[in-house]
Amino acid sequence: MRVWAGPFPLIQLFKCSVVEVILSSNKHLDKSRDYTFLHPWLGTGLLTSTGSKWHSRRKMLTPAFHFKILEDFLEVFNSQSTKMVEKLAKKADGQRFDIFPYITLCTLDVICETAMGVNIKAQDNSDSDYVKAVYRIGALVQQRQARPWLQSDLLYRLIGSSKEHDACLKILHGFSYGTIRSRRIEFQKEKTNKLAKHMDDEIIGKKRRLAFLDLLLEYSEEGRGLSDEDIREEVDTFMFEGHDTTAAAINWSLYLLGCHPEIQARVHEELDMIFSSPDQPVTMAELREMKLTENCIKEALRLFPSVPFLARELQEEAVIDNYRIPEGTTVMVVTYRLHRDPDQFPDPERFDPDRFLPENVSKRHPYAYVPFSAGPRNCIGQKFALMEEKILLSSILRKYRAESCTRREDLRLLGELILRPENGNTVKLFPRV
Ligand code: HEM
Repeated sequence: MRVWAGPFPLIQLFKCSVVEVILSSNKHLDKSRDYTFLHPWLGTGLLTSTGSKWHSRRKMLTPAFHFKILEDFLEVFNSQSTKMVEKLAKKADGQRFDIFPYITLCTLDVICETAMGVNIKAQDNSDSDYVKAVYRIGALVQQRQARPWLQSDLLYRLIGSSKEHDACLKILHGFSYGTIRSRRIEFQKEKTNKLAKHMDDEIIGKKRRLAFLDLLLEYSEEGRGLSDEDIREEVDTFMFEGHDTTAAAINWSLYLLGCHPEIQARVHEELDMIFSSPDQPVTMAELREMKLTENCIKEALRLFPSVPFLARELQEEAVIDNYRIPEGTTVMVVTYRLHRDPDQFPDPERFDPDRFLPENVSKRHPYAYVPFSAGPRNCIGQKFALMEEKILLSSILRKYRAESCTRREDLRLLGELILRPENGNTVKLFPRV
């Protein structure tokens, strides 16, 4: 479908064969101009960078998402989800409430601890300046993207919310730089004490876990040319990409399970088989066993992909479906529509986790389902995200049964940077005993 975004040509793709042309390409890697409004916050970190900078950063950061490193994060996922479930205990009385913020604050705690090594305790202190700034900046960026008259810097300064935007940035960057500086000092001290090589040494009687930030500091000390600003860009990018996306996915999974008690009962059965008690911490072994739970999350990401569309700007002409698309065109992949192609997903609106049984997956086009994008610029955090989602969702369902209060036909979607339900995720929780 061809449309214009103001003076800029734009095409929307939602058939898997044409989506493949763009996503699998090594040429069409540059993001569209919509992403420039993220630059003041994220600079040109992995999500927003292009060309050789993106290539070298992607190569450098890929090992940071190795499964061995992710395994160390299990402790964070477990401890933060335990806290969330404790908070939910007060709400599990069968009365309606919005569970969205509980899940979001938990994922914010998780990403802060794993990306920066700092426990900001957002679940206890949702009013902190940092937590408020993270939320506000997302809304401000979205506002600017959606209003063409605010896109010029001059007009944004004159009639937009640039003062508030700058105030948020001051808090966010101040926090990231402060954390980088103090971790660098710690890092230097350890190095002097010849501890740097043994990053999992005991520190104050506790096993030292590496945050993404520590790995970046290590690279920087190895002389790989990473300044504090470079590190800040990447850490802020993880903060942005890594918490709202997972929070939305867990909420949508819970929402759909709350609409389908028969499928939720099957998930409860699976969890009861795997865990001997509702408080047992999750290890890699249990994660591997949660097959139905994982398929429910995948099916929720099909129907309600956290990132509902993504966009590239063509740096050279492309041939898509026999049409010649000129350089400079914005090509938007509309994941939300792609995932509803009835040729690939018969009866597409139906919530059916069995679509992700291996025998069904193998029948589909490889680009029919791309909630994490695909090809060279796919989501670097997808394994992290699935682990976190399985742990957080299962920790809720091991203790509670959920009923969704909004019917599918009454649902109103907000397709901003992240796809979320306009009126939150109102549920009733019941203890399972
Ligand atoms: C359910 C959770 C998640 C979903 C649905 C998701 C989805 C996506 C999508 C669709 C993209 C491509 C964006 C584009 O091309 O504009 C992307 C990129 C990215 N994601 Fe995720 N993401 C999730 C979680 C995470 C997490 C937890 C992290 C980090 C800890 C992360 C880090 C990134 C980064 C750094 C990129 C840019 C990669 C590059 O351009 O090389 N994401 N994600």
